[in-house]
Amino acid sequence: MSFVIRTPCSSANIGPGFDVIGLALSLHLELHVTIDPKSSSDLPLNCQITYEDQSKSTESISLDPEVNLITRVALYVLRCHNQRAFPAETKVHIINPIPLGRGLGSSGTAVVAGVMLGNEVGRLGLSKERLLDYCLMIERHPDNVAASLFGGFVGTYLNELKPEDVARIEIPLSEVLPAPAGGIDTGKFNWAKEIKAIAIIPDFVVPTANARDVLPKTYTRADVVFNLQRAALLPAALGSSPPDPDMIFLAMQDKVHQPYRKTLIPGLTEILQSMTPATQPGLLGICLSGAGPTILALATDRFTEIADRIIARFASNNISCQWKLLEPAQSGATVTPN
Ligand SMILES: Nc1ncnc2c1ncn2[C@@H]1O[C@H](COP(=O)(O)OP(=O)(O)O)[C@@H](O)[C@H]1O
Ligand SMILES: N[C@@H](CCOP(=O)(O)O)C(=O)O
Repeated sequence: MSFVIRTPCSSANIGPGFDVIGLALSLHLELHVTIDPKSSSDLPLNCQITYEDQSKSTESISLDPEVNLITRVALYVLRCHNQRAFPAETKVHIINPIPLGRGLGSSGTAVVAGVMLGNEVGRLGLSKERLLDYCLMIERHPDNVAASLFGGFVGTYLNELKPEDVARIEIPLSEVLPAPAGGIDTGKFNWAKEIKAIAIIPDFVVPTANARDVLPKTYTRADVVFNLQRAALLPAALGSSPPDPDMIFLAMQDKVHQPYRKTLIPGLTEILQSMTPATQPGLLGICLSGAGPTILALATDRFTEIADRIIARFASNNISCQWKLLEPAQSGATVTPN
């Protein structure tokens, strides 16, 4: 048996939609999986991992199936269904073009690929809605994993769990969560075909955990209302064709996470304020991608010009960047026979 799992990366929040709104983007993690029980060797947990880095990341990824995030998640799903290891002679070749720790959802994408892998090799037949529950047991915020799993531009929610249920991560999910833990709203939001996403990716890592630690525990009513007003506008603004640049720019403003993350990302405030649709033709809006440090600029044209302006701002802080022109990935995670 041989198959490929393909999972798009994500940009979460898109400004005001902190932990709620996610967008799947056209940069895909691939797992090329073969299971050949006829060949025999002594693999740990029956699994051999190989890793091909296409992301220019410097961090090394563990090839131990108990440690590697993707196979660890797959094992978690399998063990929740009384399967202790992979089927004999499972080989997983990982091809990863998603930069690690940059705010393009590399870990959420790996978690989604891991639950898909567990579901396939264990022949579990779980629905994507149920797979999202497994993702949430690990990732704990739904915006990036829901985008990678379902694809497109999504609004997500998390049901309130009792603290004792949240703590029972080793217990089979069917016991912890008889009902789904979260989901996406009634469907995907529309995305206007003219809008492309420019990802400007600085050459340094901000672990998502660190970027969450700098956020306050409480907010003023004014800041919450500010974000709610814009988050309510955002789906309509980004779904309307032709796009209205002023409406999109306004709808992408945030007071809940970006102002606090400037301590981790030199020049962030200046970059977010450095241009508007009035001063940069083609630009629609600009935000931090996920927990950063990547900047996501939405635009209809003049992509190179927009990227160059943001790269120059980072350069003034001695930070170099790569950039990519991406599009929404509508399909989400897929499995195809190889
Ligand atoms: N393809 C992958 N295989 C294994 N581990 C991965 C993979 N992608 C990401 N990770 C793990 O996730 C970490 C990055 O997660 P995180 O800090 O949440 O940043 P990001 O914004 O990229 O999701 C990496 O340092 C690595 O440990
Ligand atoms: N809503 C989360 C999203 C984190 O996404 P990632 O792509 O950086 O892992 C947050 O903003 O913390």
